[in-house]
Amino acid sequence: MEVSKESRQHIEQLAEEALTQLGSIAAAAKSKLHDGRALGSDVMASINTMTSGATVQRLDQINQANRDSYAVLEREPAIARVVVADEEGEERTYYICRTTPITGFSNLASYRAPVGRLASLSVGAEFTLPNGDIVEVLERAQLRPSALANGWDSRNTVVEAKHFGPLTIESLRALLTEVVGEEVTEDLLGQLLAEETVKANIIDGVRRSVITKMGLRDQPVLDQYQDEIFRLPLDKRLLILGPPGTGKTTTLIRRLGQKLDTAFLEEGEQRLVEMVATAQGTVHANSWLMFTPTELLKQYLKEAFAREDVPASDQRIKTWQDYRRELARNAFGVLRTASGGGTFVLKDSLPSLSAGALDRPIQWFDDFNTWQRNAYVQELHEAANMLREAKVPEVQSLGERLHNILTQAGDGALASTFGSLAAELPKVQALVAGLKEASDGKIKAALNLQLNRNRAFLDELARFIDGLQQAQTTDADEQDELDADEEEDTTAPRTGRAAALNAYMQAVRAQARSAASKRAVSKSSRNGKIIEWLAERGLTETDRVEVGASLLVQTNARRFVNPVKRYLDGIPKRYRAFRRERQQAENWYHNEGFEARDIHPLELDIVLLSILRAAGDLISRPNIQRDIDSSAWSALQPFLGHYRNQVLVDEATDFSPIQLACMAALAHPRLRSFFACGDFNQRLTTWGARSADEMKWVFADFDIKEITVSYRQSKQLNDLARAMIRAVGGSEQNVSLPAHVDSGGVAPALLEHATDTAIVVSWLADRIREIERFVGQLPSTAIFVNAEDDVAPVAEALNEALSEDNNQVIACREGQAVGQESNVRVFDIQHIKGLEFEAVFFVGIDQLAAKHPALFDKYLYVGTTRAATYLGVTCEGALPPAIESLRAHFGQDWQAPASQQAGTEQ
Ligand SMILES: Nc1ncnc2c1ncn2[C@@H]1O[C@H](COP(=O)(O)OP(=O)(O)OP(=O)(O)O)[C@@H](O)[C@H]1O
Repeated sequence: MEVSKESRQHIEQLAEEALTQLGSIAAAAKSKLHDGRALGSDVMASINTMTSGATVQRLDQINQANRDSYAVLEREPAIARVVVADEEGEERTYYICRTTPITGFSNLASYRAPVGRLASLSVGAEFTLPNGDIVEVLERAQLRPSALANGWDSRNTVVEAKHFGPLTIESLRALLTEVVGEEVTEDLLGQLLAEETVKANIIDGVRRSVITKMGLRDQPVLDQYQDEIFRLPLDKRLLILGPPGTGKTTTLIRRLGQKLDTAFLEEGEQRLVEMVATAQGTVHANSWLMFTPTELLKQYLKEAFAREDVPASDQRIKTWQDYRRELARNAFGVLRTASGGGTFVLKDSLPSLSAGALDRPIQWFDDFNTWQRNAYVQELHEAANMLREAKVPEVQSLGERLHNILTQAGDGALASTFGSLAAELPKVQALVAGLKEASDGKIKAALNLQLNRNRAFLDELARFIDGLQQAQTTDADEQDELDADEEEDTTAPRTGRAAALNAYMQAVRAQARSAASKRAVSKSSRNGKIIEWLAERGLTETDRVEVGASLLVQTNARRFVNPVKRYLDGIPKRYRAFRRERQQAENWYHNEGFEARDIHPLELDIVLLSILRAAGDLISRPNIQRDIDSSAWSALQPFLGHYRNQVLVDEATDFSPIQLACMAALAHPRLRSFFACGDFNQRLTTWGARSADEMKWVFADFDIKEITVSYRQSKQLNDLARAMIRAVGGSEQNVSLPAHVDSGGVAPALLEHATDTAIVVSWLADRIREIERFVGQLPSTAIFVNAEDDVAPVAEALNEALSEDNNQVIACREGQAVGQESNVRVFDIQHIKGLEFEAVFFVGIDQLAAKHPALFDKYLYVGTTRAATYLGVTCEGALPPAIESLRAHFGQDWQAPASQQAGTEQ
């Protein structure tokens, strides 16, 4: 385009200055990087004796961080140039870089620093500098530095000033060479040609760039709304909502990058982070966890994390499915393991849940959680009462005191009950230890008697136990199991004499308890079998009653030895009891059709949340935190290891409120840093969160922010997406296209009545060729099919059809993306959440309704909004009735003139 002479001169000066600056920064970074001198041993030589290992380690970290940022600056010296004026009219130019700036450039600032926000503000905006000065943005250029053999250039620089722009300058360097060229060119032809290149180099507005590979695009500078969210303090519960392509994930990753860099945390935050680090021995940079709905999204984001200098290992980015299992199996003992322990077996399609549980998960959870707490408190009350009724006065008075503590505490005030019980702990412990010693003595005396009569007694018992059926050894009577739990040594030997001794003690105890409580031991249980085998070789009848009474006191007193642990560890078993009770009323659960030991994943969420919240409620109290090492609270310690300084969730609406609350409960209680993003219209699970109210249940102070500028899609595809929401009755959202961006594209293409795969494939191949012709290269392209089984056949057939053009099609089985090279990929629709492609083909959308009746509209919406510019849709029959009204949006192909294509010059 033509620009005024004045503007032109201005841009040329800008280009000259910017390129010089890029060169100097890069050179400085390079020399720092290669001069090898680092902060460290030499600096500290004089104070050598006082240098602690920690200090050296700290310096090593700083050195590494410095080297990393020099390396970034050498490649990319700056990402923006901003000119501001203060209130006196004094102008100042800032260069903004992605990383930590290098010394010696006073006007170079990190985007992560508060001043970095200047890069996101539009011209005319006011900004208060950290020193309190108020400045106005006069001019802004977004740079994309590129090192050439003969110096620096910046490609597609977007420049905006008060009196012109925004303009896109294809090459700043060309701008300068042209200046020279004009002076020296004498011939007219040369001049004419030069004029034309000048015009072509400057473009009005901002161009959309073509997505050329699979992976989240780099967006070094956010827009001002995204930027504001990205900078919000660490200690926040934030949820970004926004339609597809508004940059929610982009903002999330940028924010994580910034918040992991302690240099850019606020002072108070730095102190907190340091405190948590010393208390727990964690490193802030590693203390984060992000949840994504699919493995594929995780892979898709890997490079974006790398750009933020965040090593995104598999330990940090998880699907809930994997993490849930890990927590439930390895951390909290909810799921059974081969080595014993654990209550349940996880079954993905267990038919346990009724519609009520699926529709009202929050009420379901509340019902269980209240029930289990009451059950626990009830258990304590009963135990205290039993002690009050004991014969021994010492026990009675203890029972009395415990009873008073329990009655004084109001309902729901478990923390204070635990606090008061803590004071009684030593007495309870002493009592239990004394009683146990006496009762064990009695039992061992009886055993010795047997051994004196028959030295092989234990070996015979061991053989008998080995012969017992596995089922009998695991499916013990539930009451036995509960009582035995506390006596059994967790490292109990499993074989040989030691195991036999253990079994003997357990069986004899069970028998004694049964004598005292007049409750029979189940004959089919393991203990029952052993008792039968022992016959008269246990305790005498009188001893049984006496030992039994002592054991009952012990059992009841033990409830108060480590009440916190008992409370937390008992949750899975309480869940089983709760489920059994509710099953009878057909409340939340089906009455039958599944085993008591099996559990559905959504049920497991309920159990986990109950555990995590119970522990979290206690740990978040300052007095408990202070005393966490004392025996009263030590059961909470393992939970500390699961806390993370930051918890993030992408595509939050795919997770149920219960799952989100579990993730929220993993955020360290001192920092409470939680960041999620999502879009209710894109919910691809039947259990996913449906409303802001459900989100507010997760955190009452959840700060919900909306972003509305849709960057991904062309105008045509945006219009289609909005019409689709209207057609399928989704919740309408504010959405706008970015200003000054040429968002014009092409209409989506539709093929109906394509009954034969061959027809579909040849249509796809034609469209793909059209795209390649328009764009000049084949951009990132995806084909979505309805089922895993269709992935390979479609990929193969299309490969064949495209082989002439040497384009390779890759089948991404089970949502695995392989390699970066190929540009056409075939996916099963269920894996495509959160991704973006320049071109998307959606095969057989009319069949989708049959496959996913409950989520048909959501899949359609998420699928079609993955496309930036080209969207092709095929139907075996006709467009499904729900979106029939959208037919007018579609064309048949893209044989339109190239000038209409996005990304090409106007
Ligand atoms: N400020 C911005 N300026 C220009 N492009 C942007 C900006 N923010 C994001 N984008 C681009 O918009 C596209 C979509 O971004 P992103 O995937 O983060 O959106 P999203 O809201 O998470 O989408 P979805 O809801 O579909 O998951 C990306 O190509 C990204 O680079």
